[in-house]
Amino acid sequence: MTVPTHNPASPILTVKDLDLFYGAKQALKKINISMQRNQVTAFIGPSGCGKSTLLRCFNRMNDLIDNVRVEGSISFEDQEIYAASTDVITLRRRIGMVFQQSNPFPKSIYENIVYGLRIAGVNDKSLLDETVERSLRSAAIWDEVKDRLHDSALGLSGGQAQRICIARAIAVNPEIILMDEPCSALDPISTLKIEELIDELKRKYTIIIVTHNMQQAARVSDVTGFFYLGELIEAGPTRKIFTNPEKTQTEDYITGRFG
Ligand SMILES: Nc1ncnc2c1ncn2[C@@H]1O[C@H](COP(=O)(O)OP(=O)(O)OP(=O)(O)O)[C@@H](O)[C@H]1O
Repeated sequence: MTVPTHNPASPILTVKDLDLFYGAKQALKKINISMQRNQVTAFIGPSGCGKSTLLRCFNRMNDLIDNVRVEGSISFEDQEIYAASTDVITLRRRIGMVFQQSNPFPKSIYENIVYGLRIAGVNDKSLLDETVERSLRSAAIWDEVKDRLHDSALGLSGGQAQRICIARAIAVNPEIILMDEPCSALDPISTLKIEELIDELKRKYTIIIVTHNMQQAARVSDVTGFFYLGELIEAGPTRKIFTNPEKTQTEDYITGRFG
C-alpha cells in the first residue's frame, strides 16, 4: 500500500466559495476557510447560522438529506470532496463524526468499536482485540470498561457512551474527526473529560467542533470561526477572536450582546 505524503504546512481541508441550498433556502453563503492538520477548529454562532450544515459537508452527510444543492469547492488534501469520483464510504472512514446525542449501537462495547472493521471484512481476532484496546485507551475510557467489553453499550452513562462513540470513530484510523456539539447532552464532569480528550486527540487527528458553548470553544480550539445567518463572518486564532475580533458582529456575539 502506498502511503500518500503531504506537506504538513498545507491545509488538510480547504473550503472555497461554498454555497449550500436546502431547496430554495440558502443555508451557507460563499464560505471560505481552511483547516490545518492537528489543530482544533471551533465553529460558533447563534442557532440556525449553518455550523452543522458546514460540518456535514466535510464527510458528505448532507447527501442523506433530500433537495440539498452544493456549489463551490471543498478539498481534502488534493481530493475534491464533492467530485463525482469521490468514494463516500472511504471519505467517511477518513473523516469520522461524533454527534450531539451519543449513538452507541445496541451491541456490546467491543462490537461497537470493531463495527467499521467488521464491515470492511476484518475478522482477525488479535487485530480486532488490539484495535479495541487502542481505541478505548485513546478515548480515555479503557479503564472504565475493560472488564465489561462484552456488555451492552446501552448500559453506559451519557459521558461514557460519548467516549465510546469517539473510540468507534478512532477505530478506523480517520484523519479528521468532526464533532457536532459533542458535550451538549453531558454534565460538567463528563464535558471536562471530553474537552481533555480533545486536547489529547489533536496530537494525532485534526478536529472540527461545533459548539454553542463559547467558553468551550475558547478552551479547546486553536482556531475559531464565527457564523451568522449562513455567512462565515470571521475566522482566526481563537485567542484573537475572543479578545480582539475584527468584526463588530463577532464582538457583539462573544460579549453576549446577541445570540
Ligand atoms: N434538513 C434540512 N432541511 C431544510 N433546512 C434545513 C435542514 N437542516 C438545516 N436547515 C436549515 O439550515 C439553516 C442552518 O441550520 P444548521 O443546523 O446548519 O445551523 P446551526 O448553526 O448548526 O444551528 P444549531 O446551532 O441550532 O444546531 C437553518 O435555517 C436550518 O433551519
